[in-house]
Amino acid sequence: MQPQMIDLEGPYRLLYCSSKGDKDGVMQEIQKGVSPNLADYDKRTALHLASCEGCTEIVDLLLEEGADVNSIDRWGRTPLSDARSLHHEGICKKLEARGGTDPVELDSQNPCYAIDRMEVDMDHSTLIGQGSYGEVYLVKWRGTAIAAKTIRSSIASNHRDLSAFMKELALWQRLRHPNIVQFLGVLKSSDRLIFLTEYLCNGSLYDILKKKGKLDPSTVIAFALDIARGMNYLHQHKPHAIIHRDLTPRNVLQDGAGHLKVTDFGLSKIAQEKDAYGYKMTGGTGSYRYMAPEVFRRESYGKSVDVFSFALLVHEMFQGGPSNRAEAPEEVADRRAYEDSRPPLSSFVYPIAMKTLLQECWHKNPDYRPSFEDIITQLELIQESLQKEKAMEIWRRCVIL
Ligand SMILES: Nc1ncnc2c1ncn2[C@@H]1O[C@H](COP(=O)(O)OP(=O)(O)OP(=O)(O)O)[C@@H](O)[C@H]1O
Repeated sequence: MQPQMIDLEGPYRLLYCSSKGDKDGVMQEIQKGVSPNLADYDKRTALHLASCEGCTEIVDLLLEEGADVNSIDRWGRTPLSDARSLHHEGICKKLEARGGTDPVELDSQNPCYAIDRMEVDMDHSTLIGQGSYGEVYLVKWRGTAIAAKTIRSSIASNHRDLSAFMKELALWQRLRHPNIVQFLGVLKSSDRLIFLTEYLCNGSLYDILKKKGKLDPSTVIAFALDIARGMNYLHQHKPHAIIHRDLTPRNVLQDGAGHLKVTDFGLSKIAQEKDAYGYKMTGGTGSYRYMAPEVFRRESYGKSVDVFSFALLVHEMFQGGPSNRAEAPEEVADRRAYEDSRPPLSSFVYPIAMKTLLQECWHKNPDYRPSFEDIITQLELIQESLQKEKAMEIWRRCVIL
């Protein structure tokens, strides 16, 4: 089954006509009773689209019809942010006159910490990885090994992508937690966009599983606790929760002391907790193999999409890799979304309480999935009972000897 397409004959015609500057079409839809604040799955309203496309007449019409001048899309942008990025000065003035604000501009007034180019030895860098945004290098900054992430010029040269990216970095720079990779700053006066984070010398969870295969239960629980603590910090972020949206083994790194940290907030966005409808995003966002069913089906979603991905990560740690390896990731996501397919849980491998926890975490109803706070409590109990079992085993052996 394919994700649903938007029906241009339905109320979404308002959005289509607004983006095309079709005044008659917009009027017809509004007269039919379609709300001027109707939004698509990216929370983009007719006013966002008209402002973006420079359709002044449609902007006037929508404002007269009561469109919310400060509606926020899933990238945290208002219609004014769009009009500004595309230099539609006349529309900017109209939106400002109606009280329009631009959170992207406000954020850029609080820019990322800039690190002087001279302080970073990029000439003696070592390539350590390649992601969808660009290459990652090991470099020295003031004598300390750190990671330098370069951003592909196709992203860095696109005004809209760049400002969305800088917004993400500005958010990341405010985060501080032992299980979150520390953002250090952006490289000043660089011809490319490069940002710096702490360096984690043991690579990603993906690398660890590839090298070691399945992990023993006590290591899995310790790793799961690290990830859950980092994720709980993100989900409890104020004033808005941060949803990671792309929690995968590649986005979990291990430090020299053996602890795991969550990274790569390129896809995470601030969740509007008050929004009764939750967020909506395209099925193409995030990695299919770890994608929650509601995301694949392009439905509203919330923080629990990360809980679903977390369960699959924990399952992989027990198994030494993903289940359904031979199947294409998109097919796996499709079967999870439309046939409720889930990886098998053999009772020989999983402690009973762990099995129950995983089943809750990948529950088809997002409301039944536990919060990371609850997950931490459960994992601590499982860890305690595993430690007791181990101690009993040692004691038994001593008695026999
Ligand atoms: N801070 C870091 N310390 C050490 N290695 C890192 C660091 N950041 C990234 N890496 C390495 O570089 C690789 C690429 O990282 P990057 O975050 O760019 O992409 P990814 O997470 O693998 O994929 P995607 O961009 O699709 O999420 C990682 O898999 C990891 O091995």
